[in-house]
Amino acid sequence: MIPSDTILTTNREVGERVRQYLDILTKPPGSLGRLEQLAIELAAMTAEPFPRVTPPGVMVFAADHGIAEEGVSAFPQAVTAQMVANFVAGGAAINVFARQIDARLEVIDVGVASEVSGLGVVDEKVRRGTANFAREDAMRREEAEAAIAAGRRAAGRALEAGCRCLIIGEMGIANTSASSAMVAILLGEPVFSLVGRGTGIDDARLAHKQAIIEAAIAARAPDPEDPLGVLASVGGLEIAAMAGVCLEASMRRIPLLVDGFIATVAALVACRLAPSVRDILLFGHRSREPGHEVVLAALDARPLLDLELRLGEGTGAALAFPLLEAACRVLAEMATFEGAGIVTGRAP
Ligand SMILES: O=C(O)c1ccc[n+]([C@@H]2O[C@H](COP(=O)([O-])O)[C@@H](O)[C@H]2O)c1
Ligand SMILES: Cc1cc2nc[nH]c2cc1C
Repeated sequence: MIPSDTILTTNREVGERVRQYLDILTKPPGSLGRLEQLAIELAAMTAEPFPRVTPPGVMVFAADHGIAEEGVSAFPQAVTAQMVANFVAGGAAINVFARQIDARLEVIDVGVASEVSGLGVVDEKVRRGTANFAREDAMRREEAEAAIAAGRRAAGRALEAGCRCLIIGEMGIANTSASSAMVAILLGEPVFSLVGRGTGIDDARLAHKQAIIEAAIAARAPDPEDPLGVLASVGGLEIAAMAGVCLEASMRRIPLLVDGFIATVAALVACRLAPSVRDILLFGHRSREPGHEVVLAALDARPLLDLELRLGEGTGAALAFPLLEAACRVLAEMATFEGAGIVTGRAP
């Protein structure tokens, strides 16, 4: 077995070779800006001087949240299951963007409160929604572990189907409340700086949401140094599953494109469980949800797009995917100065 530090050294060397190669391609050095950094990162992640990210595999994890009964979302819990049906029918925004990038799309039920079985949904239901974390722990530790394992299996299926880049997304009414609570605990940030309007709540509901989350954190008080405990106490099943995808992608050294606020919280949990996960993560976009900025900063992450999205489902990551493909194609397809017969000497 090759020790992991050897693998990392090799990967850094590949990244360095790609950095030098980019400078002999027919463009002023550095002129493709962040796309060049992206090419270097993809090469280092995969240990491939000519990395490939197609086809991508989009995974949308769906689950419900007991905290929804506190009136913290603009939409009722039933919408989670209804949107799962929409994903399967192909009518949601993520279906449109997944088709646009020729992605393999899988919809996984890890904890929807009602029955959503039927053609097209992968049944990995751990339980029917979490408990209301304002009153009790959202789930047991073993349930959080089971959801992580479901995420790992989903990543495995995508990779066995030939996917070379993974995209994580989610659907779960009230999951911005669970995510905000997790960030407040894991990063020690005040709730008011994290809580946002989610699906679109008004000022009164926003104040109510903040008060509910603050009281719940005081009541649950999980250990901030115990990421699995935080997940079980105030988290969500889809968040756990997305953390599982991050862990599996890291083990297999596959680039993973993270979506918005909720997906980034899952990435944070995975990085707390295994810090080397950070090496394979790329961030698709900056969400409108205020907590996203805080988590991105904690992960030292600079997202690729800022389109003021706040949808979830993996949409922001799917929209950013063509930039990864462009970075790979620059390496594979651009001519070198020598090959194109271009004289590179500087003007006198
Ligand atoms: O990805 C994001 O940054 C994001 C920001 C706000 C809302 N969402 C989506 O909206 C739902 C959660 O919002 P809420 O108000 O029900 O907590 C859930 O299904 C998410 O996919 C997603
Ligand atoms: C309609 C709808 C679609 C969504 N997609 C992700 N979260 C969502 C929340 C709602 C309410």
